[in-house]
Amino acid sequence: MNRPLDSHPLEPLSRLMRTLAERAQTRPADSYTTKLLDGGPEKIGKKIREEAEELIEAASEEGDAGREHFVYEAGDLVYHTLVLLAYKGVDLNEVADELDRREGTSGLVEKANRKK
Ligand SMILES: N=c1c2ncn([C@@H]3O[C@H](COP(=O)(O)OP(=O)(O)OP(=O)(O)O)[C@@H](O)[C@H]3O)c2ncn1[C@@H]1O[C@H](COP(=O)(O)O)[C@@H](O)[C@H]1O
Repeated sequence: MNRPLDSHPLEPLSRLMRTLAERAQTRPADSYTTKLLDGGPEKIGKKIREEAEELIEAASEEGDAGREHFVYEAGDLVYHTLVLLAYKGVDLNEVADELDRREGTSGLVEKANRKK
């Protein structure tokens, strides 16, 4: 890990989101992200499904190696999810705001209210 000790643990996520938003604007040819963005929600969504499957499979692996693989796959899923956000022009802050709005409301309570 090469993160400065005083940096916020989620800072790399913000930096990555900025990079992906920039890729969505400029679409450089030598970028994997550009290839995904050019394929639109269909291509990005296919990767998200694949990566979600791989993450779920990795969740049942045991030991340090299993844990390492699980974290690796979580990174893949987060990256591809952020690419879809970038495609939609949605910033991570907007998602954070939505989670903020939900804070303190149990999913059980939210579901019960939805059914009324
Ligand atoms: N965090 C990531 C990241 N995580 C995963 N990946 C890529 O996502 C792909 C994962 O898909 P797979 O494992 O299925 O690999 P694959 O079979 O080669 O993929 P496909 O050909 O099927 O799409 C791999 O090519 C990984 O390299 C990422 N590619 C880029 N980033 C970040 O995005 C930044 C911008 O990347 P570019 O836009 O490509 O310059 C980079 O500097 C990184 O910070």
